[in-house]
Amino acid sequence: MKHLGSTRSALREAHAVITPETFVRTGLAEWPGSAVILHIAPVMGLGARFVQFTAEMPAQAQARESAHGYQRFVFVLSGEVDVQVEGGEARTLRESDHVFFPAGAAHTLTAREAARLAVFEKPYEAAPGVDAPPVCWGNERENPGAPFEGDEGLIARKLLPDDLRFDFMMSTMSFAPGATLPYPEIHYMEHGLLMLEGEGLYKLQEAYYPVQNGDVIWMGAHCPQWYGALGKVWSKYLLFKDMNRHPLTVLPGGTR
Ligand SMILES: NC(=O)N[C@H](N)C(=O)O
Repeated sequence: MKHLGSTRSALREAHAVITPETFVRTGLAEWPGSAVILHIAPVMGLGARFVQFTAEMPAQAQARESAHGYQRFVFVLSGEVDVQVEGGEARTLRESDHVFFPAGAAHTLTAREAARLAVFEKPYEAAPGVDAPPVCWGNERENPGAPFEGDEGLIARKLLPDDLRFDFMMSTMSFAPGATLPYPEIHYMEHGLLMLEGEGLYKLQEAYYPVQNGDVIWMGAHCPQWYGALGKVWSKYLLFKDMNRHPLTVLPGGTR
């Protein structure tokens, strides 16, 4: 029997849950030959101020920086990618490696073999007296992280330096079976989330959603949010959060 259009995906005024059965592949000029699944973007009309997509690169495909010079964070989900920063470092990235390119940093990404990348882009918001951030490299699995608010069953790993040069943070949150966020959070920062491992229950505004590996969530400013891990194994998600800039510079509709 057909699925009769049923899906776990849901779009509400302050959040969106986007699950793999609804993913549609498209192209982007900066990613010739790759399939792009654009999960979160201002065109959703819900107030998102960044872009989150999955890039599926066949072997040898090449991508370049965004035409508008947006900051870009890349996390390797699978495969191998050669990264060349123009006039800077070259490295090969594998699963769980990540790289941050500051606004305007010209670079190429070349797939050594078929690769899947989680990509986040945002216009940089400069702040008076604050230096621009540098290119940053890392590996999530080598990052020891720290218990979140003292809970040994909830490990937060910051994937970028935690300082004012950055106008967003990327992190992973790992939950032992049964672990939960300590309280329902409400904050002015928004989130883009990709479930990397396991399963759990996300509460967003008044609704509860079962979520699992591969699901994407957008949480708008002030969206009430809480998560509990349900499966028998640890669950983990990758999380974007805008940071360190005055909220009055964030205008409705995504302009600053
Ligand atoms: N939904 C979340 O996991 N939020 C994080 N705890 C955070 O904003 O820090």
